[in-house]
Amino acid sequence: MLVKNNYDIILALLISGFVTSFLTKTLKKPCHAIPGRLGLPLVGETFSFLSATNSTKGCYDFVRHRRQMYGKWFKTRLFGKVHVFIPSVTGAKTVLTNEFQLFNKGYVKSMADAVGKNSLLCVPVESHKRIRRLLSGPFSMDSLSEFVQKFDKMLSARFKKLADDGKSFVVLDFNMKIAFDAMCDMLMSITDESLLKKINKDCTAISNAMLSFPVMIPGTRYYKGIKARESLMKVFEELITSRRSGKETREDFLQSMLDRDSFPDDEKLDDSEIMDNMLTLIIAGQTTTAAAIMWSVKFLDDNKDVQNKLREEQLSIRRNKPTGALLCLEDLNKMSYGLMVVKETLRMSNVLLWFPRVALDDCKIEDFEIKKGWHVDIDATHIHYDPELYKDPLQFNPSRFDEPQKAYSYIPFGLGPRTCLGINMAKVTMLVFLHRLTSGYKWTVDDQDLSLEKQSHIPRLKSGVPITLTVIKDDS
Ligand code: HEM
Repeated sequence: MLVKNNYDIILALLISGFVTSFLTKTLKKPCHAIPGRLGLPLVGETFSFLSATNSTKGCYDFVRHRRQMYGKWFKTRLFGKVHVFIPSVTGAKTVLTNEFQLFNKGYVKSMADAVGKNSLLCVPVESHKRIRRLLSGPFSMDSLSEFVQKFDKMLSARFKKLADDGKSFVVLDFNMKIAFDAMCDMLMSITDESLLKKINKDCTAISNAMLSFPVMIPGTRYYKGIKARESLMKVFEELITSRRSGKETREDFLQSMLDRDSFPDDEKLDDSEIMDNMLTLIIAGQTTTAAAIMWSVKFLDDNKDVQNKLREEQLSIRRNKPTGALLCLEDLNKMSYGLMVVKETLRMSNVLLWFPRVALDDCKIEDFEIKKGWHVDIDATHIHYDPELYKDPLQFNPSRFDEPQKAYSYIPFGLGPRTCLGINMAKVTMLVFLHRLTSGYKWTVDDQDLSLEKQSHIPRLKSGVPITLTVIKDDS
C-alpha cells in the first residue's frame, strides 16, 4: 500500500537519478585519456625510440608505429618524461599561440652548456624578445641581398669545377660545406680555409653534445663538445677584440652587432650574447638547409615533369640576364614555381620532424588532458602528410601551393614567437641552388638507396644523394 502510494515519487526519483547520472557522465565528461604505453617510470619506451633512431627507417618510425597501435593521439615515456605527440592543426595552434605562457621549450642542460646560456634556444622569455629583435635585422629579406650575390658566386664557381671534373659528388656533403662557408662569411667574413675547417670541426662537436649526457668524462660526446666550445669562444673573442681595435672593418653580421656598442643596454647585445648566438645560427642553419637541399634534388630526380617545369622557369630568368651575371633578390621574386618547389620539398622532407615543448600548467588540448610537466611534441610531419589537408600527400606536387593553405597546416619553419629566424636565408639559399642546378645542368643520381642515415634526428638519406653533373647547352 505504502509502495503503491509512493509509486510516483519512486519513479520520479529513479528517473531523476538516471537523468542526473546521464548528465554527469556526458556534460561533465572527463577529458579523453590519451592512449599509449608509459612503461616503467624511468625507462618507458626509450629503448624502442633509440632502436628506431638507430635504424635506417629513422626515428619517426617510432611515432608511425605507435599511431598504428593507438590512433592519432598517443602518449609515451622517453628518457623519464611523458611525451604526447600532437597530430592536429588545432593542437599546433593551441601550443604555438600559447608559447611562453602555457608552453615553453624544455630546459636541457647539455643544450644550454653546448650552445651557451645566452643562446636564443635557451634564454627566458624577456631576453628572448630582445635578443630575437636585435638578431632579426640582418636576416630580413632586404638585408639578404648581399648574401644572395655572394652565395651565388661561391656556388657557381663550385658547380663549374665539379662539372669540369665530371666526377660524382655527394649533394649533402657539398651543401654542408657550402652552407657553412656562406654562413661564416655572412656572420664574420671568415673565408680562410684552415680557420673554416677548425670552426666547422668545433661546431660539429658542439652540435653532437647538445643532446648528450652532461658528465665531464674525457672521451664522451659532452666532454668533447664542451672543450670544442671553449676553443671556439676563444676564436670569437679574438675576432671581436680585433674588430674593436679598429684593425679591420667589415660589413657583416658581427660588425652590425658591434656598431651598437654605444647604444642603451636594451638596444644591444653583450659579447657573450653575440658569441652564443653566432654559434646558434651556424648550428641551426647548416644541417637543416643542407638536408632540405639534398631532398629537393632527390624529389626533382624522382619527378621529371616537375624538374622540367622548374628548368623552364629558371632558364627564362637566366636568358633575361647578361651572360655570367649574378642573381639578385628581384630575380628570386620571379621564381614563383621555384618557390613552390621549395615549399613542397619542405612539406615532404620535414627536416624538423616535430617541435618539442613542455606544458607549464595542467591544460586541455582539443578534448585531451595534458598535465603540467608533460612534453608535447607538435608533430609537423603528421600534419604535413594529413590527406584531409593535402590531397595525395605522398605525391611531390609543388602546384598544390597555387591554393592558399589552411592556417597552422604548413609549419616547416614553426610558427609564433619561435618561428625560424633563418626562414628567409633558408629560402633564398634553396632558390639560388635550384636556379644554378636546373638552369645550368642535368644530373644523374648515382645511388638510389632509400635508407635513412642512422642516429640522425634530421631525416637524411644515408647515401647523401651522390650525383654527376652534365652542362646544359642552352642555345635559345
Ligand atoms: C630549410 C632550412 C631550415 C628549416 C627547415 C628550419 C626550421 C626551423 C624550425 C621548425 C624552427 C622552430 C623550432 C621550434 O619551434 O621548436 C627553427 C628555429 C630556428 N631556426 Fe631554423 N630552419 C632552417 C634554417 C635556418 C637557418 C638558415 C638559420 C640561421 C640563419 C636558422 C636559425 C634558427 C634559429 C636561430 C631558430 C630558433 C628561433 C627561436 O627560438 O626564436 N634556421 N628553424
